[in-house]
Amino acid sequence: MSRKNDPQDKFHAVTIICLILGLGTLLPWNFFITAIPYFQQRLCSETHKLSGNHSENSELSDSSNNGTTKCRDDFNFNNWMTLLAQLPLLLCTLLNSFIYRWIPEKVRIAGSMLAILSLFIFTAILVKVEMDAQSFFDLTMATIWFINAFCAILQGSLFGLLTLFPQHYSSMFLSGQGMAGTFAALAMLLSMSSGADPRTTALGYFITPCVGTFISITCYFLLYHVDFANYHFSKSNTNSSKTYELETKTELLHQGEENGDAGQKKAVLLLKEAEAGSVGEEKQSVSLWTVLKKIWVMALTIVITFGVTLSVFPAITAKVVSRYDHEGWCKFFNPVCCFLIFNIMDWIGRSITSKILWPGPDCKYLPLLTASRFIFVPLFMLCNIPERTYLSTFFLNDVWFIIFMIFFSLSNGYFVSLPMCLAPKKVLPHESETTGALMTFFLALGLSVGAGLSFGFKALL
Ligand SMILES: O=c1[nH]cnc2c1ncn2[C@@H]1O[C@H](CO)[C@@H](O)[C@H]1O
Repeated sequence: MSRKNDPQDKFHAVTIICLILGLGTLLPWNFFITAIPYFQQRLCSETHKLSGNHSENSELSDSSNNGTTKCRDDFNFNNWMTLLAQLPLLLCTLLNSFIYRWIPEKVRIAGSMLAILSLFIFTAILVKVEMDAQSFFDLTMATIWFINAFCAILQGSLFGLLTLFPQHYSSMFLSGQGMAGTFAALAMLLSMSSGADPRTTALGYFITPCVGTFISITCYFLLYHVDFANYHFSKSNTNSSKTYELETKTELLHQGEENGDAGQKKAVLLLKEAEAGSVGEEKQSVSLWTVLKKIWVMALTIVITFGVTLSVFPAITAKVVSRYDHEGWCKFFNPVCCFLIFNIMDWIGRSITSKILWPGPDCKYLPLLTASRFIFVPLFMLCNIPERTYLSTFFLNDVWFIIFMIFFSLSNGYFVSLPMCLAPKKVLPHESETTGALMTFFLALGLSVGAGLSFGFKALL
């Protein structure tokens, strides 16, 4: 809650920094998934060279279709990439909840950003280095693992830091995360339309996130020179003081006023709880279990939303091709209709929550509502995927894929942002940091569950 004498966010500097930091955290994931055609083409052509041209066994062909090469996906690249990006995210999010006590936040945040920058530079260099397919696959997977591990530390630490600011700043951070994918898709389209050879195109593409990560690092350090940010950092250091207690109480009562009669009763209860908790204690202790009981609906919602999304995106959706033969359209079909549309609509979905928070924090049916998105799984599996064994194509026309993608991504953005915004409303102010950490863990859990499921759905194709 802001008071009259609080410093103001001049020129929206902190808002812009939060947006850029959000964007910075998701550059690794988005730049790797959007570059799937580059990786696949490289794995195919390297295998091609090694196994001798036209070997029947590997069914390879360098002829380009849809910007991807027609060759058997022996490496199961999309699935492994999704899993090896999301597993370290889950593990390191957990790790971060322990190490945050011992490693200062500045070291964790700046250190992970520098590590991410170095790994992006390594990936850019790798574009120009020739090697056999297996080594390229192994090196790429190791890069994906480490870059996402650092990304998890960065994300967890930033989410923790953001809980010190009013809620608007967390929404901005989430919006920034949503923008990272659009940034990657646009970088891909720009480098593809440059007309350069595929390797130079890929090099230009991978240099973009190096610049993006560098800008994020600069923004993070700038944050400590903004009065508004410093005011909120210092406020958190006096959390246990009387000032905080008074503020908490006024905030709770204000919350009651805003929410009407029922809200007022709840506020009084919360106030009592807060008073009971603070008697004789220097710092109010927070029980994970108590917080979990209050936010489990939101936690389940985010697990289901990401579980459904990652089970098909990008592992299955990146395999959908256009039914038309037009060379230009085929080349740009997947970058535009899969990645660009997904990311723009995902971002719009996330942004809607800054205006509408429906259904509210007390709705118990939110997980069921988001589970209905499961319908998209068979819909995408029945789109035009040439490489399949059991199913046949039902939705051949490109328009079907575009329509499914619009609704799939819009609902993803909305149902990701909604529980993240509602969860802090269900807890006491001193529990909000724990809530942020728990929700980040469930977010990563959902992503890993989805990545695991993607292997099953790919096998059913
Ligand atoms: O680390 C992460 N944190 C938050 N969201 C993520 C992360 N990785 C992927 N996504 C989300 O997964 C969807 C598909 O790309 C997008 O909504 C993206 O923001």
